[in-house]
Amino acid sequence: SPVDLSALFRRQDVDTPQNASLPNVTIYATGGTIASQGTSNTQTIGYSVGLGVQQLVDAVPEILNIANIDGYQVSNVDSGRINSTILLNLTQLINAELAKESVAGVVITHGTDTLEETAMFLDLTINSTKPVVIVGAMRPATALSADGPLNLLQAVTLATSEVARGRGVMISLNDRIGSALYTTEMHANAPDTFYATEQGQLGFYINQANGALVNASYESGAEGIVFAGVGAGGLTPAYSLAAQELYNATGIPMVASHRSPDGFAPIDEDDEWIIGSGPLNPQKSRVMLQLAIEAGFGNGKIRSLFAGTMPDADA
Ligand SMILES: NC(=O)C[C@H](N)C(=O)O
Repeated sequence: SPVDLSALFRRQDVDTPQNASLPNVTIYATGGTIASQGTSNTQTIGYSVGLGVQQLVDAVPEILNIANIDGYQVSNVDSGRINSTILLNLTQLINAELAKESVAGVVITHGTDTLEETAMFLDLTINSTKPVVIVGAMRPATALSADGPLNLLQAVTLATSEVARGRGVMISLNDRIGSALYTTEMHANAPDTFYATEQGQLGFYINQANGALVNASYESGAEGIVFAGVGAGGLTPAYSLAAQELYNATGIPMVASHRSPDGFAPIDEDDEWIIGSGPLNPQKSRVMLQLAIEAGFGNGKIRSLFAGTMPDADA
């Protein structure tokens, strides 16, 4: 069923005691498993989103020993339903909030399915050095050993930390803190799922694919294309030919990313038509390319943008 937009963007102040000696953290709740309930404490699939930001905070009273909490209910949906309207609203709200001197940092509660895309989007659109922490859970709030409450406590703690400043958007789950740029969801179900690993696969098998999808995506309105390439962003010969022909005809930006979670797709200045994604995986590359196209960047500027993500870019 469609997202109920009437429920979005209403401010739902969290009613908590204020302590002048504590930092102020604002929580933006968007939905996901962290805000979900099942019908029994053993149910770990098939649950539904339903808890509001006040209930998330009420479940962890210890949070109030760490920070004063203000809360916004931005949406309450499975993260597969997070759309551009929600994202734009979220980033505008957060930028305005972080501009207030009184606010130490912010936390976003989010479903894990598209958490990394939202983290990437926020990383590229939030203009502040204050901590921005995105957090989710793999088990619903009603489950035995629900992971949401501790994850939320840790995220709020991180949002108050001086050493968390200037690190871009951070993904915080299961005792780990990761960067929005490198962290990816590795497991569809297990609580231990977000990693920025250092090693890729030993290898993989892939069928030859034809290039028909390249033209189909352009014909259906794509203004840029990201390839989940093999190895370091390699395309099969058929894909490469189709993509280059489309580039010659249209000039739309083409980004070659890599299927393996780690590693780099090289960014070759001499390569006219294809832009390597550097360390960014396909989903993060998509968000970066989308924002660059929206900002009116030409292909040269897009190439520099991706080049800037290389770890030695400032060296
Ligand atoms: N663990 C989760 O949060 C999964 C959920 N389906 C979501 O992304 O909204």
